[in-house]
Amino acid sequence: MSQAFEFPQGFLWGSATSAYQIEGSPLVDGAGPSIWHRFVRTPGMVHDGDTGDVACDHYRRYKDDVRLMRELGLKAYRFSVAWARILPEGKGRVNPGGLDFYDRLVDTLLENGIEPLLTLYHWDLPAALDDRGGWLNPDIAHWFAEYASVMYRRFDGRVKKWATLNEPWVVTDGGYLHGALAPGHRNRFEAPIATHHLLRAHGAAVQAYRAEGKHAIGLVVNLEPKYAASDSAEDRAAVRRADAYMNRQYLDPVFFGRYPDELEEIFGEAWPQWPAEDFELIRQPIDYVGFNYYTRSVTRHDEQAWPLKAAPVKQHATYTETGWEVFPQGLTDTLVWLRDRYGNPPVYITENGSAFYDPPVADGDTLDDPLRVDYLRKHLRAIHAAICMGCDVRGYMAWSLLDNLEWSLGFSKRFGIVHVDFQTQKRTPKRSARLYSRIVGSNGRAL
Ligand SMILES: OC[C@@H]1[C@@H](O)[C@H](O)[C@@H](O)c2nc(CNc3ccccc3)cn21
Repeated sequence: MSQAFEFPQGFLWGSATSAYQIEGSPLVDGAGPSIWHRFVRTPGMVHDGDTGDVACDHYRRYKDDVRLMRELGLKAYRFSVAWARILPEGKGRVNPGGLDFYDRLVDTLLENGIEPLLTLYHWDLPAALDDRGGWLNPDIAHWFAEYASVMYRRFDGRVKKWATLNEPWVVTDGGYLHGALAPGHRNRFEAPIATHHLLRAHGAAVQAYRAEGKHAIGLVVNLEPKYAASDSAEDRAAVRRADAYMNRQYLDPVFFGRYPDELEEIFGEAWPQWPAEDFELIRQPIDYVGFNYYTRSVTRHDEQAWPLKAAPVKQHATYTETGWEVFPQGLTDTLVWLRDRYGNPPVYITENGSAFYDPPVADGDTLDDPLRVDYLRKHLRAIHAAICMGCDVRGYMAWSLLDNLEWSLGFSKRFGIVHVDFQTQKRTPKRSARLYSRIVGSNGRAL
């Protein structure tokens, strides 16, 4: 093993999942339905009519899955809580059965020496709140803070790293602008409203944490660096719009208390003006940035591309099954960008991974996934390069521990370092899991 890629002492190595994608049992023990429980039943919205009714059956198999993490030597586990298990109507009545499940999960993680990183919201809004307007209703900031406070009181201390939202950009772009994700709206006037209410809810939950919690809380964002397809003024302007829309739309309000100017240019009449006090709520200081990295975009001007007037340009490169270019340099570049734009905040890579076709499980105990092995190795080396450039990266959560429900793509795309046979629920570590285990055990020296 070489010292070349040794990570800082205490670097936190783990894996990540989300509730709706792995748990199954969506309505047991008093849980209420989420918008995804509804969305998967909308004909044509999810590949093959796949649902999260069973998924990885993690709700029942969580002890085995924690044992698997321990056998791989993982130090941390990022998971999300299904809001509707805790508050079946989204607000008001607390469901003891929901709290008890996450008690069992957190305690089992701690008993196995694995640190829990808890995400309060990973897209599965209680359906009862969607019936009241969901992220379009300004009251959702209070509803979210109420839910967060229930969780802080029960888990803070055992949970020392909290995240409010997973990827508000995807919630808005997928759920309210393009309609590919729950709740499936397609409305350019709704998107900026959902964005603003997500940010207010984030701020309200951080404010509640400062009153009740004693550890760390952050926001998880997906960041995708944009590179101009040419040096033309048009393409460079398209990059500025795309970068503002995906990368600065959420972090600028949190760090600077204002939206990027390009957003009004993009949304025009659909861009509201918001009161100054909202930004005081949104810009509550956070303890870290959760950064989900998958790919980059080479971007050109495209007059027809609504609403950004920007479009990606395909590269001569390796692409994953989800159509994302494999570009590890983009991870280094974005970490340096975070360092320089936002004052080098502590960063956890809260998701990074790849979906490639996995050959059928071979006999024996390991499935070969050479493309995912290559992706993992190159992206960890990219993080190491950023750390050597002074970026304050504190940990890495591989997406994902298990093959799981890839939202509208159903079970057709496999991101797991552990293969799941969805007929038998058998787990089989892939070669990427074996490599990751060696990397974790050597703090990077096995890279
Ligand atoms: O697609 C893989 C994962 C997904 O399973 C996670 O639940 C979610 O947090 C997640 N976010 C991204 C990156 N962002 C993104 C960009 C465009 C469309 C959908 C997601 C990838 N992933």
